[in-house]
Amino acid sequence: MTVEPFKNEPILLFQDEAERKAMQAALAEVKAQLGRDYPLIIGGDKVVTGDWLPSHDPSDPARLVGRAAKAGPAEADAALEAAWKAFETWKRWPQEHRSRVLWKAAAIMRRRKFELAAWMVYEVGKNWVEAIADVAEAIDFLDYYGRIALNLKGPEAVPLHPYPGEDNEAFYIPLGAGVSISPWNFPIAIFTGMLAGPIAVGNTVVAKPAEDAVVVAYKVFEVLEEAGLPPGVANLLPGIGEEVGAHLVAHPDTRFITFTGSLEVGLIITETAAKRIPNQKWIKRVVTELGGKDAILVDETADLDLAAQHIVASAYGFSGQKCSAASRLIVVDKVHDLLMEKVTERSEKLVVGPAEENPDLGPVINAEQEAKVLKYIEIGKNEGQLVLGGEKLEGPGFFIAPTVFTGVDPHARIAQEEIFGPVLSTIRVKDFDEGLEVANATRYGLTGGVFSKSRERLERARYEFHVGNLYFNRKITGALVGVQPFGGFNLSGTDSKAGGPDYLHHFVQMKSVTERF
Ligand SMILES: NC(=O)c1ccc[n+]([C@@H]2O[C@H](COP(=O)([O-])OP(=O)(O)OC[C@H]3O[C@@H](n4cnc5c(N)ncnc54)[C@H](O)[C@@H]3O)[C@@H](O)[C@H]2O)c1
Ligand SMILES: N[C@@H](CCC=O)C(=O)O
Repeated sequence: MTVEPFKNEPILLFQDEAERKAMQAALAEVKAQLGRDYPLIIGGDKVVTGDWLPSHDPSDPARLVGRAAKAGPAEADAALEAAWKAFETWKRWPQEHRSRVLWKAAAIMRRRKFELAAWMVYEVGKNWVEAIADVAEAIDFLDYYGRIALNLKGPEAVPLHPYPGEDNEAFYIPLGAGVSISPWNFPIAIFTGMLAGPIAVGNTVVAKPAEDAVVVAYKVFEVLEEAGLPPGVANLLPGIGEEVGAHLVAHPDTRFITFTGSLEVGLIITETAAKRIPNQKWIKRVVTELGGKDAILVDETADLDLAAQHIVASAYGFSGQKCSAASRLIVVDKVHDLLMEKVTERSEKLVVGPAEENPDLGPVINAEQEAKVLKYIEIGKNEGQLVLGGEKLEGPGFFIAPTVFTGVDPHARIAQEEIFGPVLSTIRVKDFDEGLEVANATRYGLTGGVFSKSRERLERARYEFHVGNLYFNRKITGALVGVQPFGGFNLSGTDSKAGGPDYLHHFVQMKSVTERF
């Protein structure tokens, strides 16, 4: 088998007329399909329950994107049973055959790239660039995990020291049937990656998508089905997190859980999964990728124009609804005022509006999130100076103006709690040393950035800025599969490093076999 080296799917910026036309056509095609119903998928069967989860467009909440059948405990039990049944055969597939299914799925996604992006524009309010980048990342996960799974194949993947008189070998085997619980903010990329990883190495999965992204999840399953993934290897189970999600986590038949979402839910899952239930034969493997309170530190040597451009991209891309988003800006006193002028000047030019019009910022995801962000803005008014935004904008959608606070204390709530919206809290520090201390003074540790021309400071930050993904002199969002393995320290999760060379190790166990001759 000839396997070409992995290459990232190109990111489109829609500067080209042909790309813009393709996206407009895809939006029109998808718009004509809004409002349909989608079943659960259990063991390859399409199942409806009589109960529905509606999904609305956050740019225009009156618009129904679609309804997904809502799963309950009975469907969760059936899905786990189907996953274990499929495991018996899927685990025996040669690795090359499993990888080919992933590559085929990548090829299908590539062909459906604009259409899949258009679904995200309507379902979660991504602008075109963010939406197409999300599909590109999903394609990368499929292509990349299919390739690195080959490195875990057979005893040759585990070099051992020879021992006289004995034949020793060790090899990786899959864990079994597990559960993948995903967030809405990267509804194709993260959803696909969390399925593709475990499946690549022979496990089977029950996927519980986020309530706000159920239609897009179904679209991913269409791709997997067309790619020839056998029934039951992946099962689709939309439902309420606290109900069906919690049921799956606590289930004795769940072998592993891969979760991406908030810190609060991640901790509940970790705790629940740690309790052994009667008849449970294993210690559940739990992988969590959680929130962040990510900081960019700018010192007096930095290129301030470059810094301002990347701060704005990091803080407001997808309206700040990324775990990697810059939500704290830490600036050395000497350049604070000048930098803030540049940041606010750029931020106030950003266009906020319906995602289908490809604005700089679309809406936040739902009414609850809008209320949460506005609540934090009110808190911020007592914790710092509001220098830009701070309000809900006109329109039916959940639109919030890019917001900047200055003069924020490092321990203030808006400097410590994840807001997940277009809100930037600026902290003034006397020098780089204090800045580094402030940067690390959070319970999270996901992404971080430094803008500086000092080699000595960058090298210090390389080891002392305690985050899983650190960036120098560029934005702190947009990690690329195979290039920047992604995952955080501290309460940002188990540092699983999605899109990294070790990721698949979370979903295998090693068996050692010795024969004495
Ligand atoms: N570290 C990362 O890689 C990463 C990536 C994306 C998002 N995130 C984080 O995700 C959060 C935003 O996503 P969200 O709002 O969908 O998060 P969330 O925690 O509210 O929900 C995530 C998923 O968990 C489910 N869920 C909720 N309660 C549950 C329970 N008790 N048991 C089992 N499942 C349950 C939800 O239905 C959803 O599918 C932010 O905190 C963001 O930082 C982290
Ligand atoms: N991996 C994405 C963030 C995912 C979390 O929301 C990035 O690097 O920006």
